[in-house]
Amino acid sequence: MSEPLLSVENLKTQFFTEEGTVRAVDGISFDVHEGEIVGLVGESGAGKSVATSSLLRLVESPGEIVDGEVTFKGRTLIGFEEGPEGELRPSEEMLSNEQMRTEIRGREIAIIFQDPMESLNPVFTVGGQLREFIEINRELDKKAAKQEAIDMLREVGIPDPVARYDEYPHQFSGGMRQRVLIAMALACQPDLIIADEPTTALDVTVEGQILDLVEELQEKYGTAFIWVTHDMSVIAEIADRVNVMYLGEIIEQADVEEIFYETMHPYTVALLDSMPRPDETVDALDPIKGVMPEAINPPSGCRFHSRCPEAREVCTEVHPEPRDLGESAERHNVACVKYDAFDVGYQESRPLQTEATGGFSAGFAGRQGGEVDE
Ligand SMILES: Nc1ncnc2c1ncn2[C@@H]1O[C@H](COP(=O)(O)OP(=O)(O)OP(=O)(O)O)[C@@H](O)[C@H]1O
Ligand code: NI
Repeated sequence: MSEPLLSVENLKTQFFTEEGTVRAVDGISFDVHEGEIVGLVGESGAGKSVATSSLLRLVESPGEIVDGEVTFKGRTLIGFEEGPEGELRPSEEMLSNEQMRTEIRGREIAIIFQDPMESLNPVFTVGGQLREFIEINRELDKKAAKQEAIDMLREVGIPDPVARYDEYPHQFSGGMRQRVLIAMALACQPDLIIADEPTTALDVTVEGQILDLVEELQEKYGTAFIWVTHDMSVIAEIADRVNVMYLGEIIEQADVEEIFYETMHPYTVALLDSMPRPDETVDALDPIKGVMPEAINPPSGCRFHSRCPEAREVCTEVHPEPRDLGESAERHNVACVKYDAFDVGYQESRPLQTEATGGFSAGFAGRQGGEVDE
């Protein structure tokens, strides 16, 4: 395969709080190839937003990117090297803050957030904001930028864009505002758009329309996307490759068909079981047992062990690094010691009583009624 557009290696971001160090993103690695839609999925608190804002170096104090390498089109967005005392310090190749602001963000990599009102100024017209953004970033004169803004509004499916150009953000519905943000993201023809749960607040029909639009635009412009969501059905609809995150780590990574048809990690299985499917009634839904532990003191061994229906004692001891266990040519990385390749004695290890097996809190009806298979 060709060189990836974006490559992320061992990225770590931590928050230094009074309660302790929050290991929000704890050594994640993944690639994004040109024109590909890469999903980042996981429950609330998994570290998805911190991961995406780290890519653009938008982490705010007390957060800090502490390790890792991120390259984009051959340029180093994040890089570390060893200093004289063996400490890690930003590498010389790393782009300056100024370069990130003027050359990367918005122009090469655009970001779309969940709440359009955070990105749109309520006191200016939608068209005016889009026009100004285009004027600044594409060095077009006012008239050409206005025409381009109207074309972009039409492109993202806003009816009667000439009239709506002069309206204010509050005059747009949630779905229409999200379309405006997509227009803004596309305005500089970036190679990559990062979308952090942009459709979560919308109702399902509108969400579906936005996802259709994104697919259309992706085909037309060849823009790559990183799509953040907690919703596996969104992943099914638009992603080409998928990264499943749990407590700061990517625990499974594969092509979208593999994730759904050759699911390997018990957490991914649980995520899929908790997702409504057209061929099942709502009664068949099986929410993931327990809550995700804190990222301050993550559980030893596999971080999912406390909620895993298949956990054994060895899972509390060995912390698995993801390995390619797939049958196909494409990588299928999994971090779970139940697979023989890890060879840490899972089969001989004693099954654990966990929240998922009903072994924790009294009166908690676990899916398997307290029984562990075998
Ligand atoms: N400013 C902060 N200070 C301390 N901890 C933080 C801060 N921002 C995020 N975190 C912690 O980092 C971890 C990851 O948070 P993040 O927002 O990335 O999760 P997420 O996967 O995006 O969740 P959601 O689906 O709810 O958006 C969480 O444990 C969160 O509490
Ligand atoms: Ni988030």
